[in-house]
Amino acid sequence: MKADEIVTSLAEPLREWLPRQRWFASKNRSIDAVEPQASVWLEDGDPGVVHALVTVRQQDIADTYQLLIGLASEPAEYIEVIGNVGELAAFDASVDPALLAPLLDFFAARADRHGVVFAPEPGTGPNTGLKTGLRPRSVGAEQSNTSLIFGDAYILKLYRRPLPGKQRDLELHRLLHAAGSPHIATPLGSIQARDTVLGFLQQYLPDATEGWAAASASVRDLMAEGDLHASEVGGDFAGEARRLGAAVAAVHADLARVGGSSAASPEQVANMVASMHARLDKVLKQVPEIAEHETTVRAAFDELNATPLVLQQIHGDLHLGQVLRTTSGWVLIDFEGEPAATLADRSALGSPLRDVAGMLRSFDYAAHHLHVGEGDARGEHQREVRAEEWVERNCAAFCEGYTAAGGETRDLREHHAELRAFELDKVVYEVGYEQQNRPSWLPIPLGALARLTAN
Ligand SMILES: Nc1ncnc2c1ncn2[C@@H]1O[C@H](COP(=O)(O)OP(=O)(O)O)[C@@H](O)[C@H]1O
Ligand SMILES: O=P(O)(O)O[C@H]1O[C@H](CO)[C@@H](O[C@H]2O[C@H](CO)[C@@H](O)[C@H](O)[C@H]2O)[C@H](O)[C@H]1O
Repeated sequence: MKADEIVTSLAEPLREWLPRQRWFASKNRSIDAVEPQASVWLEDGDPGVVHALVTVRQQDIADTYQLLIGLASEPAEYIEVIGNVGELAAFDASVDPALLAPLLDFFAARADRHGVVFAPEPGTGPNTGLKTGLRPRSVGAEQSNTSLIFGDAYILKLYRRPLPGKQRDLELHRLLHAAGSPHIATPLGSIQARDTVLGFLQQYLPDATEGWAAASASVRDLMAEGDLHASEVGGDFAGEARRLGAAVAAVHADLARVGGSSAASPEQVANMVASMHARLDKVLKQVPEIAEHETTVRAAFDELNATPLVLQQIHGDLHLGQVLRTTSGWVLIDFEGEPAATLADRSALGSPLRDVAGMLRSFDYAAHHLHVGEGDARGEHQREVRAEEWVERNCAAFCEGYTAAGGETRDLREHHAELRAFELDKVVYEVGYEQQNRPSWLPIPLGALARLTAN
């Protein structure tokens, strides 16, 4: 059977299955149609794998999604079947990673599977040490994309909503690699179909801990003993927060050096402020209860018009889940930008303060997520006081580390109003994000919105 016919026959069951996937973007709108764009057999047989790009139509929007469809007459019992195609059951191949083992070998062979091209980065390949035959496993956590780890050597990210044109994640990794940055995982290859990047192969850092996990452990430690301050408990995170600030400053400096930086024109600032207002307009419709803060938030956005901003390449969606602590230091991952942003917004240069604000917001999340679901989402008084102390201590340490490593041009003490505007913009984004993806976590950004607008 042709790959296209398989995907066409799955169009109906996919309408029901897609919105239940973590990586599916517009869960609030119903799906009108799923149409195959291009489908190829990656591996023929039973079991086999079909690679598909499909157009998902939802009222006025149409997005392209990447699917890897496993097909087997006898799928393992734990596998959720999307639908049946003749004798074969169809399912998401990433839940049976062994099926995707050949993907790594395709890189080594520089394979072209009916237009899906596996391209090692220059200097990587069979003669330069790309290992083959490694067993893949899926990254456990639910993510915006689907990642496979091969042995303890490589991680392959498959972009679920690929867009034509330059892929920021790949491009910025290349830029930082060329700059010799120690704060990224080495880029090793990409999967492309025509002008669209579908996947990104990178060095896997087996000894790494996610910043989110490390920060959460520190908060948990603090909560265990309500009488002690953050500076007095063993799991104090401030040293790490300071080093993280220094690493982010170094990445910003490298991005500015190799990618350039310039003072924002009044028009550029006006556009940035306009997109903050537009985001607020959108989220106000989604979560009308934030209307009580609207005037204060809009005034904070407008303050940006009066401040000089420097624009350059930035991370674009920085939070503790996007940084890994290895034995040698902090590494930044996932330079895709905000998953909800348009391609134009993602590729626009930004203020490094946006990244700083993202990280400050993440310290707030790390301190408060442990209370979510306890009735009063802010937790009982003592824990709340401790959580706030933790946030203050770690935000201050992060900013000190950033300022000390960044030199005069990156002294955060001089940018209070701008940071507040970027933090508020991020909070507004988070309100929309949580309402759509994790409604039980909505109290976290709502609490922050109340606090940030109170002073
Ligand atoms: N180079 C790496 N080494 C080790 N783990 C990694 C690496 N890159 C990503 N990870 C792990 O995989 C997870 C998903 O990666 P990420 O790039 O954030 O994907 P997504 O775009 O789906 O959010 C990360 O949270 C991290 O735990
Ligand atoms: O990692 P992604 O690119 O998918 O980023 C999106 O999802 C994040 C959640 O996983 C979200 O981050 C928010 O939750 C984090 C804790 O899970 C917290 O540390 C961040 O501060 C908070 O913004 C991110 O905003 C979103 O773009």
